[in-house]
Amino acid sequence: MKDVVVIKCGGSTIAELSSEFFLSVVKMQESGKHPIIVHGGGPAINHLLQKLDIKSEFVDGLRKTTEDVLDTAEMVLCGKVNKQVVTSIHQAGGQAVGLSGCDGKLIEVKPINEGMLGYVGEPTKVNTSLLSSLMELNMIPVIAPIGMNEQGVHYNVNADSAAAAIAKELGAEQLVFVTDVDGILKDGECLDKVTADEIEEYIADGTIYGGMLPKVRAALSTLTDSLQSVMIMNGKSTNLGKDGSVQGTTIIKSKMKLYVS
Ligand SMILES: Nc1ncnc2c1ncn2[C@@H]1O[C@H](COP(=O)(O)OP(=O)(O)O)[C@@H](O)[C@H]1O
Ligand SMILES: CC(=O)N[C@@H](CCC(=O)OP(=O)(O)O)C(=O)O
Repeated sequence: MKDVVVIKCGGSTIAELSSEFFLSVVKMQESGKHPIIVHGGGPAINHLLQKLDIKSEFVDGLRKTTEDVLDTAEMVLCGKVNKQVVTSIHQAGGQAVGLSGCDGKLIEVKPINEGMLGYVGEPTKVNTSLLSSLMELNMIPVIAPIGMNEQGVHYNVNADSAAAAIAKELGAEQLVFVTDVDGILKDGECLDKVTADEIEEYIADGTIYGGMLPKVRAALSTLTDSLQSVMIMNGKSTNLGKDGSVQGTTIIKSKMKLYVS
């Protein structure tokens, strides 16, 4: 779908996002685009897990999810964080509807590796007609990354992979990851453009690790002819919506392809 812009707001930066950021999302919609927000909430989940004395650990940027961890993640993501983002859009003058991947079977999932990760799912199907209907009503969908399988079992989904699946299935024009760093950093410098091959190299040599891993993997999985680049940018310095001149790292398939097309 043309004009769809999927904006993934990372839990690392969500509490810091300014009213100008949400205003820029509303302005983007007023200019004829269709923004969709997918949010994370890793630090807020960590905070509640700690309070409840529930242990959790990450494997390659994904949280091992037991039943207790899933309950906690679902409460934080679908309850607190989702409604905070919805409220911020309303305060900026827009209309938002908060959903989890379970509502309207928005994100169907399958387990990634139940033995190793527990209740962690990867998206297999997105209810794009639900999103299209909301966008036709001028609503901004705000999506929490909890998905469901065909049997109705809930799974914790990394928000980067949820955003990528939504962007891909909708044929979005743009996918932006808003996070707590300026982009992909190498030796302290923010890289302007990075190709798929370079990403593999940076994963192998340890330049890219932890929370950046699901982001780059999700970005690479969405690159198609209609979505030729994915942006990673800092939530603190965002100028989203201002003539498209955002700063950060642009992920592309290969340099050749960009010059040819
Ligand atoms: N090469 C890299 N460049 C920038 N950040 C990186 C890199 N490799 C790993 N990271 C880590 O990834 C983090 C962003 O991922 P994450 O904490 O999951 O954020 P979010 O909640 O926004 O998804 C950064 O704060 C940084 O610690
Ligand atoms: C499976 C998995 O890792 N799920 C994530 C979901 C939230 C998320 O992705 O939040 P960020 O944007 O802050 O990373 C988690 O439990 O932390």
